Amino acid sequence: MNAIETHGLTKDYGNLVAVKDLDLTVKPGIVYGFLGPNGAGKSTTINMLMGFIRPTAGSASIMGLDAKTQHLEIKKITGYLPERPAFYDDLSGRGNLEYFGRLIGVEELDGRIVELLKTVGLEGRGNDRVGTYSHGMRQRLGIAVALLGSPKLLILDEPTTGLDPQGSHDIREVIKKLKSENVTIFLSSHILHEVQDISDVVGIVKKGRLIVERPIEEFLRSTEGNMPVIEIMAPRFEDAHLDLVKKIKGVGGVTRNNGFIDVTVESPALAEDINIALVNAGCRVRGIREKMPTLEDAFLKVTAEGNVEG
Ligand SMILES: Nc1ncnc2c1ncn2[C@@H]1O[C@H](COP(=O)(O)OP(=O)(O)OP(=O)(O)O)[C@@H](O)[C@H]1O
Repeated sequence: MNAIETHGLTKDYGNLVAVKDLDLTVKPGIVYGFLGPNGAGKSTTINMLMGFIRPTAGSASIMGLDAKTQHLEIKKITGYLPERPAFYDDLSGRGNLEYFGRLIGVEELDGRIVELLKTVGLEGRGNDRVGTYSHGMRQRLGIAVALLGSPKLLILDEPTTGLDPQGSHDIREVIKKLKSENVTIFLSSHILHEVQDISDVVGIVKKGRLIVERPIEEFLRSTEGNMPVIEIMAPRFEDAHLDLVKKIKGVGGVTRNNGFIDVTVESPALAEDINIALVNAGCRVRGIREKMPTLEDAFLKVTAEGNVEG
């Protein structure tokens, strides 16, 4: 059973089409990076998944539960961090967790709160009023609230926006840990290097439509256009070495690039053959690896005008 599935999901606001014919498939246990330019329809999609707003057309299911009719059951198994989490500012972090935990009937709540404050790095500040928290601390508390019910699915709407580097890093580590515990993470974010670091699959929406849904490495390679590129670091790389690499079967082209040698290849597995050939020819190879385009490059390429798939 898929963690999230939508079919023809659509939301209109009068003449404005916020989400159009969206078919999403989120397999269980993965981190799914949900991307798109401002106003593309990400929050609207999440609001429909959580049952906060009703679709104009189409359907959405979470762990097999229908988002229109079973949203109470969905809320029990889904942790949700909104873009701007709301708290009771006069209560402490712990007090807020107690309140939200009782609301959803969390068992052994005291122990769970201690554990969660530690998970999100707020253990020293749990007794302070939330009104005194920084933006980053509120985000951390928001994640703790989302995790209260030990969810199977976690939906995070821009969890690290406005966080300092340590804060973003900590949240990424929490996400990685949850993934290792088989929690599915659906992550909407504009911070593409983070998404690249933690996601297995990316879905990209533009003007309400899904234009890409692919495993991230496959997506990055596809936007390179043609062939994978191997990057070699070899300070004394001579023209004779260049000719040698060119002759290897499966090599497309060899170019010097800012002190590195870029080799286009049919398959990244050719890195080993290239390495052996160079070492046998007396060329000292300091490093050799597949050069991956960044998610930012790939994102900008596909979201540029006129690039709608399917
Ligand atoms: N309640 C509403 N009434 C009218 N239009 C709305 C409403 N909510 C969203 N929209 C419009 O729907 C479109 C999609 O908005 P949405 O907030 O889903 O985008 P987003 O991808 O989450 O954007 P961002 O990255 O800026 O958060 C936008 O054009 C927005 O103005």
